[in-house]
Amino acid sequence: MHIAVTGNIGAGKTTLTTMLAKHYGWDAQFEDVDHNPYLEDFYADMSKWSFALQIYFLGSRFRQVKEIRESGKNIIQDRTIYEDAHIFAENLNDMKLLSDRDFNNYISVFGLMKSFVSAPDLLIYLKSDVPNLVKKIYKRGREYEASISIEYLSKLNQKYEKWISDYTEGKLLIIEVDDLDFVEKPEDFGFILEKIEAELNGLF
Ligand SMILES: Nc1ncnc2c1ncn2[C@@H]1O[C@H](COP(=O)(O)OP(=O)(O)O)[C@@H](O)[C@H]1O
Ligand SMILES: Nc1ncnc2c1ncn2[C@H]1C[C@H](O)[C@@H](COP(=O)(O)O)O1
Repeated sequence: MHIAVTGNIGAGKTTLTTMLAKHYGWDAQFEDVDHNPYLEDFYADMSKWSFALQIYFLGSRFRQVKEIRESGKNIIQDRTIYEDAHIFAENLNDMKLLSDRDFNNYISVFGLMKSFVSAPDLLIYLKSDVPNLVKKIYKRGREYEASISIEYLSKLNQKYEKWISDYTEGKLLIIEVDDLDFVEKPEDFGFILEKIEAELNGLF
């Protein structure tokens, strides 16, 4: 079984991934954030570091795809490789922070990798509006994320909405998280578990 949690920056992916892995006793795969050699520089100068960061995330995410294929274990994954290309890289190109030449080069490598990627059995999209994302990013308190603009988050949210509305690769569960506090309220976490189990009925 492979479940992936998807959503904008601050939506609650890492928190929910951790809680689900603990609840079901599954392995969790997290994004390479704390030891990422480019992320802090990227937020200080997006145009300069966008290509290096995209290549880094692509490599790191592909390593995870390989592990999922080879491990045979039940895995819950915090963000997918699709988001790097269809959300982040595309948005940086739209914002002219990643040149057409670098974007085309990136997409050609991504295209080769994509043939090795299997969609998750279930994709869980955590949908959140921009003011709530801002609050949660602030609550998390990573210093280098203080420069993230409302414009950047809004554009990413638009990309997420479009990508999710076109997503046909597998089962999809959309959870509107703004009125849920699955961290503090066990009933809200229970609500999410019920939804997941209804989607996976027969696969458990
Ligand atoms: N539903 C929620 N209710 C309350 N706080 C939340 C919720 N989801 C996430 N948080 C808090 O918001 C912050 C960002 O969450 P995180 O899981 O790191 O987001 P992501 O991995 O999507 O960027 C964390 O401090 C987390 O505790
Ligand atoms: N592909 C990416 N391009 C740019 N930035 C990215 C990419 N993938 C993740 N990120 C950033 C966004 C956040 O600052 C951190 C961690 O992501 P989060 O959504 O908070 O788990 O990495």
